[in-house]
Amino acid sequence: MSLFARAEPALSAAPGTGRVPTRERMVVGNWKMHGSLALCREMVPAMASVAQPDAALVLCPPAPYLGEVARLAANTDVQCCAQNVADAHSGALTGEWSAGMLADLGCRYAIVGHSERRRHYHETDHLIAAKAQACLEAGITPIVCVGESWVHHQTGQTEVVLQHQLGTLLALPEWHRLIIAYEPVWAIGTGVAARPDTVEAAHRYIRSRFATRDPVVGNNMTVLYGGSVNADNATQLFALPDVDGALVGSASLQSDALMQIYTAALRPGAATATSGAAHGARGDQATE
Ligand SMILES: O=C(CO)COP(=O)(O)O
Repeated sequence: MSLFARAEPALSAAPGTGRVPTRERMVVGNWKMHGSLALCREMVPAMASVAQPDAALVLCPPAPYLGEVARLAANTDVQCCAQNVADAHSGALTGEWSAGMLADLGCRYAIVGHSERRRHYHETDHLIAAKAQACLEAGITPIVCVGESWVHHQTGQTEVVLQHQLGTLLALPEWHRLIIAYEPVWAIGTGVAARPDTVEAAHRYIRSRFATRDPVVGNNMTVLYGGSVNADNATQLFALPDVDGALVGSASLQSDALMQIYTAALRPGAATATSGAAHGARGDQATE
């Protein structure tokens, strides 16, 4: 391939292994484009002091800080995750980085298809699937974000949107190795999470889509919720039977809040899920 040619997307390679995934408790802190070297140096040791092998504690700093977070997290139970990744393994793609480079750093995960990338960088379902495939080929587990807009939510089209977003992913050779994060766009950054019954229904639907390919995978895959998760609502969300953990945005920038959310994930049966119209300012969202 010419040095200046675009590298081939990785969508077509690698047959599946047929392995059953292990359902994992996880709290993933997505810093988005926030933070600093100082925050990396404060956050990683703080999180390492509470992280345990039975629930993954994953930090997603901006790309320039991945090396520092990976270095600080080495030999701890804190894991490192990228917020984005290229759909190719190498090539003349200025400004991109590959899943293999993340693996080189010791990162275990990459977020793929966040709604902010779908919206601001026009990422399509096909590109997102190619990025996920590139991750899988490099030994990185993609955390693929799906979720509907407020309009789709209000008009009862959540499942239609999810079916569409999941369709390309289910065509991947190693579809069974994906982690899915359900992030309703309308709950992100609002300070008010989706109501527990809304979250549970979406997670159950996601599992059902995977179960059409293999019921065991549908049951054993890891499905995270994201959208205004905080120390006050985490226990309620984590008590839902089909929620395995959270993809946390703004609360992940404060070590105290992230520690409390992580601690809630360690006690999955501690709280009883409640739902109903009493919760949420819009009647669609969880109590803060
Ligand atoms: O987008 C999110 C995580 O990826 C959620 O962000 P907030 O927790 O700030 O709503």
